[in-house]
Amino acid sequence: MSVERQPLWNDAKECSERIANLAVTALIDEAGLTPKPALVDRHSSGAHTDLDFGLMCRSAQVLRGTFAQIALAAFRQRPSQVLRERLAVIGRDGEKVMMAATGGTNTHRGAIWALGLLTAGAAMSGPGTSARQIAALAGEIARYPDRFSPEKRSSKGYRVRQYYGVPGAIGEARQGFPHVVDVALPALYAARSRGILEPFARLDALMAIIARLDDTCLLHRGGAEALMAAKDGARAVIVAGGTSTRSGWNALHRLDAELVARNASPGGSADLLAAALFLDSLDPVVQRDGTLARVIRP
Ligand SMILES: CC(C)(COP(=O)(O)OP(=O)(O)OC[C@H]1O[C@@H](n2cnc3c(N)ncnc32)[C@H](O)[C@@H]1O)[C@@H](O)C(=O)NCCC(=O)NCCS
Ligand SMILES: Nc1ncnc2c1ncn2[C@@H]1O[C@H](COP(=O)(O)OP(=O)(O)OP(=O)(O)O)[C@@H](O)[C@H]1O
Repeated sequence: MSVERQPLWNDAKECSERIANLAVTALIDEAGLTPKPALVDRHSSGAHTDLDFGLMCRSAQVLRGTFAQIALAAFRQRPSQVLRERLAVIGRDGEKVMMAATGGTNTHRGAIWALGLLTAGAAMSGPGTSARQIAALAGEIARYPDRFSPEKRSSKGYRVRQYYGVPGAIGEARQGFPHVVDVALPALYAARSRGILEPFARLDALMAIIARLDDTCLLHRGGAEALMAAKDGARAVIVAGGTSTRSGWNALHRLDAELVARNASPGGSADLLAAALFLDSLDPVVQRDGTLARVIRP
């Protein structure tokens, strides 16, 4: 791990390339994190018959251009209605690119949304901007109305939001990604500060998200019972001491079995873990002399 004091990028092109690489890396790191409950990982497709790790990686790679375009459009801009609409066009094109690359399977719709907005927030920011500030900028963009959105009433997320009255992916973004900045990142940092190895720290961050998020993927596939089973199961892992302990590890496997049996999967939580990993890879640290620098993790 090295610390650098210079800005991470000097111009729009460098910014867009660097941010897009970090976004793709975050997606691949999330998909590769193993074992995750009912989600696609290196060893299993979880509750997803139409997905596997190779497909998730190919999907992440083809989205590099989407994230680069978003970063380029947002570079040193301020949130505005015009920017919101430009990003919506790029984001929707990204969904088409994803669908073309996967033969019509939804690998990353929620992730394009969350990471797309955070990519934009990062490209707007100067060096030393915190994860929370970047997420707040992303939230500000998301709060502008998407005036040219095609009719979304048919989306699973829309139906679930209406039926259960939960904020879903759109609400999470508009609130400035609270499950990323107030839940996932603190859990990740707390685990690291206890000396927990990185994969377990990331799994602990995922457990923290699942324990609290009203994930519309879980609600859509398994209803309120599946959401409650996921939250209870993730809490059991945390109470047992986290995924790095033997009893936490066993509780994680019980959660996986429980969700797979219900054919339900916490896809939104996985998206928010990827979002946290992305922000973590950009996160500034306060130096002993009080200046801000950025940590680049290998
Ligand atoms: C906002 C999106 C995800 C649509 O959301 P909608 O709730 O209608 O549902 P849909 O079922 O299509 O997808 C929701 C996905 O979000 C994720 N998710 C589920 N619950 C949550 C949650 N609580 N928080 C965050 N993400 C969640 C899951 O991966 C899920 O699959 C998106 O498709 C969209 O409208 N994009 C428009 C393009 C755009 O404006 N892009 C901006 C820049 S990228
Ligand atoms: N590792 C992962 N495994 C599975 N899903 C993930 C993973 N990472 C992120 N996701 C998110 O989960 C969503 C896919 O979930 P799901 O398959 O339930 O959605 P769907 O295709 O809308 O629904 P269904 O499969 O029930 O028709 C994607 O939008 C994606 O962003």
